[in-house]
This record gives sequence, C-alpha cells and structure tokens, in this order.
Amino acid sequence: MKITVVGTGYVGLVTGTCLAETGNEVVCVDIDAAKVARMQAGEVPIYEPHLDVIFERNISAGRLTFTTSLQDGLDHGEIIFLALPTPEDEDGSADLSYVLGVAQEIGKYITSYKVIVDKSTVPVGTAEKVRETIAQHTSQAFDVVSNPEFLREGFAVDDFLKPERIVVGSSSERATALMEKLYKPFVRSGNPIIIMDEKSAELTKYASNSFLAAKITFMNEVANYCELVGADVDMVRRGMGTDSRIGKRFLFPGIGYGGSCFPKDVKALQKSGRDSGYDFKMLDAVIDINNDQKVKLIPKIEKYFNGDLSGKTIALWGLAFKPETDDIREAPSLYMIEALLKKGAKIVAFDPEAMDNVKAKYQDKISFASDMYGATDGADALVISTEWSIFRTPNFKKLSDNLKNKIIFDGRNLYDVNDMVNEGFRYISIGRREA
Ligand SMILES: NC(=O)C1=CN([C@@H]2O[C@H](COP(=O)(O)OP(=O)(O)OC[C@H]3O[C@@H](n4cnc5c(N)ncnc54)[C@H](O)[C@@H]3O)[C@@H](O)[C@H]2O)C=CC1
Ligand SMILES: O=C(O)[C@H]1O[C@H](OP(=O)(O)OP(=O)(O)OC[C@H]2O[C@@H](n3ccc(=O)[nH]c3=O)[C@H](O)[C@@H]2O)[C@H](O)[C@@H](O)[C@@H]1O
Repeated sequence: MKITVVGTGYVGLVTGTCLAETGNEVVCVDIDAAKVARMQAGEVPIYEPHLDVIFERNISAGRLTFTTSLQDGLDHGEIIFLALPTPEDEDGSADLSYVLGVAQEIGKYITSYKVIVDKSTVPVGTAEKVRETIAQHTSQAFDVVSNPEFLREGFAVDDFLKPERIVVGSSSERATALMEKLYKPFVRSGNPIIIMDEKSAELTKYASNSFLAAKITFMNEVANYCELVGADVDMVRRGMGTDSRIGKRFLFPGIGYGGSCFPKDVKALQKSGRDSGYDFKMLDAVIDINNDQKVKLIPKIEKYFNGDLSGKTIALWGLAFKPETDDIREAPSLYMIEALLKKGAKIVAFDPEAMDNVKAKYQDKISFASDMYGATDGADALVISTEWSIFRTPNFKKLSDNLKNKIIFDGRNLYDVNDMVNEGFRYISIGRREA
C-alpha cells in the first residue's frame, strides 16, 4: 500500500519504518529540512534500539523515502498518518495547532480519496475537528480515523511490530477496511485490532496513559509511606504484583514519571475533563504527587550534608527520563539538577545517550563526564536518577576509591540494601529501610 507519514518524531519515524518493513511504500514528510537531509543520508535522528537496522534496510530497498514537501507526500499516499506534536499548552490542554495546521493544508492539496489517520495523542473530538478543517478546503472525498499509538520509547520497534492491540476509531467502512488490511501483518494471534468510534479511540489513549501514570504514582505513595513506618516497598511490590488482577508491571517506585507523554497527557485529560464539565479529581492528585516525587531525594541529600549543599559536588548518573532513550523531556533528572543548583551544589553528570541533549540546555551550569566513574571522581556523593543497565552492577571498589563520602542516593532502587552495607556504602533509596 502507499503510505504517507507527516511528522518524523519518535512516532512518525517508527510508524513509517515499520510500515515499510511490511512491504508498504512509505513517504515521510517533515518540515525540518535538516532532519530530512540527515534521514535521506541514512541517519536515524533519534536513539532507539533496533530502529537503525530496519531503517537502513527499507531505505536501501527504496520503500522508505523522505521529503519536506507535504504536497508530494499527499500525492503519494492513500493513507496519510499525522504523527505531529501535541505539546502541552499554557493551560495544560493539548496544543492542536500542528495537527489542524496540516489538516488545513491537506484540504488544499488532496486530489483523490485519502484516509487521514490521527496517530498523535489528541483529545476527544479532534477527529471531528480535523474532518471539519479539511472539508472547509475541499470537496474531495476523504475519511478521518483515530489510531492512537501505544509504543514505548526504547521498545518502540518491538511495540509497533508486535502490538498487544491496535485501536482504530472509525465510522467509515471504507477506511476501516483499509486500516485492517494495513495492520493485518502486525496482529499476532489473540492480539486484536479493536475497532470503535473515533471519540472512544481518542479517549482510550489518554485513559491508558493516565491509568499507568496513576499506577506508578500510587506505588510512589506506598513507597513514601513505607519509609515512615519501616516497611520495604520492594517486598510490598512483589506481594502485590503476584496478584494477576494487579500485575507486576508499572509498579516500580522511584523519583516520578517523566517523558514526553505521561506528564502532558495526564494534564490534557484533566483539562479536557474540566472543559466538558467533569472534574478528574484523581488526576489532580497524580500530578501533585508526581511533582513532589521528582525532588524526593533532595531533602535526604540535604539532611546528609547537615542542610548545606553549597560547594558540594554531586555525581549524577542518568539524565534520560528512562533507560534506552536519549529523550530528556520532563526527565526527573532535570528537576533534580535545578534543585541542586539552587542549593549551591555542583553537578558532574553522566548518561550513556542523553548528555548532548542536556548539554544544549545546561551548557555552562553543570559538568559532564565521559564515563560513569569519571563523574564520581572526587565527588561528595553519588545520585542515581535513571536505571540504565550499566549502572546496575558497578565496580563498587572503584566507586569507593573515587567518592569522598561512601554515600549513594538512588532514585531507582537499583541495589540490594544489604549488599550495599557489605560494599561499605551508606545507601539511601526510595521506600526501603537502610540496612
Ligand atoms: N514519543 C512517544 O513515545 C509517543 C508519542 N505519542 C504521541 O505522538 C505524537 C508525536 O510525538 P513524537 O513523535 O514524540 O513527536 P516529536 O515532537 O518527537 O516529533 C514531531 C515531528 O513533527 C515534525 N513537524 C512539526 N510540524 C510539522 C509539519 N507542519 N509538517 C511536517 N512535520 C512537522 C517535527 O519537525 C518533528 O520532527 C504526539 O501527539 C505524542 O503525544 C504517542 C505514543 C508514543
Ligand atoms: O504515549 C506515549 O508516549 C507512551 O507513554 C509511555 O511510554 P514512555 O513514555 O516511552 O515510557 P514508560 O516506559 O511508560 O515510562 C514513563 C515514565 O514512567 C516511569 N516509570 C515507569 C514504570 C514504573 O514502574 N515506574 C516508573 O517510574 C519511567 O521511569 C518513565 O519516567 C507508555 O508506556 C506508552 O504506552 C505510550 O505510548
């Protein structure tokens, strides 16, 4: 099939590449000319495991091409995916200007039947707005469907190629049939394509992300309470997670959820609820608790240094909002950096993939080390904010030699508390007793 993907961020790039992988002819459109040039030269513009292999394969096969011309893109595809940003607006709502701006252009340029697919995360009623916007500029037949994306950064290729479910919101038989044909190769036995109306599809995405954010937040609250009463959240998590109604995943407490989606999507659902006269009280609590959680380690660090962090050098391991990505959007590490700098501390950071992105933001304010041990050299303490695999089994002897004080503040609960005593460290984590 002939497919066009407008927007080559995480979602657009993965969507385009994976659809090319199943034999479709895919044209990706982006307004960022420099990015398009890099992709045309075979460079994957994001860090995403396994994407490079299928990216290169499909470019070489001529199934995956890039352009800055929306008009060329629209001429090519019968199915047009919109994978455009829907960032948080000042009032917390989703900014639809990218999506509706492109919808307007689509109305001007289409000359044959198209299925316009909303892949961006958008509030209930957006498919209708896209439909109205396009229709204002054309009398050409077209359909709009909602097809929210559930991939996770770091696992994006696998999530797209082997989805647990595909949600399609459509009220057109013609469009539904095309979407089912397109997605057939991705559906493994038992994993359904769920067809529903557009509004329900739009809400499914926000409800899923908000539910997962709430699940994490609940565990963060349990962890905070564990600290007060001397319980161990690791044990509580294991005890809870073995109940299949609860499930083991997304129960890991830490220094809060971040990323380009949970924070903005929880707020967008809360705002669109309010706009429709419904108050999602639970989401208010999720947002508040998560804000506090991101700087949860700060008072602990301050207490250790008797309330004075000025001039103290903190080694910071992990900058990305989670492992296996270079994405730092809403990363808890950034909130920690801000708080530590405010208190006069110096920071030497290391992250396997995200340092360039942070350098662009904090060029002169913090230092960067070229490896994880370099960050700890002469530091007063080690703080961990992302659970990259290489941080899980460090050389503790080396760490001990490097750090001025044998103290680790761990926002991701990487180590066993008893092991840390044996290694000679004081170890302060989330929701667990010090041994
Ligand atoms: N990042 C993720 O893991 C996921 C994101 N989503 C949703 O997917 C949507 C896109 O997210 P990302 O891929 O992270 O976005 P992004 O912000 O990484 O990338 C968006 C891309 O669109 C391009 N763009 C902007 N305006 C354009 C225009 N007029 N024409 C052509 N290209 C244009 C930008 O240059 C950029 O390359 C958002 O609604 C997001 O909530 C959904 C699931 C997962
Ligand atoms: O809409 C989106 O963009 C995507 O948002 C999330 O994916 P992602 O943001 O890539 O990352 P997650 O793995 O979900 O982690 C999000 C945040 O929650 C935190 N988290 C996750 C799990 C957990 O148990 N504890 C926890 O603190 C992570 O550290 C991270 O900061 C969802 O998992 C995807 O299904 C969705 O498509």
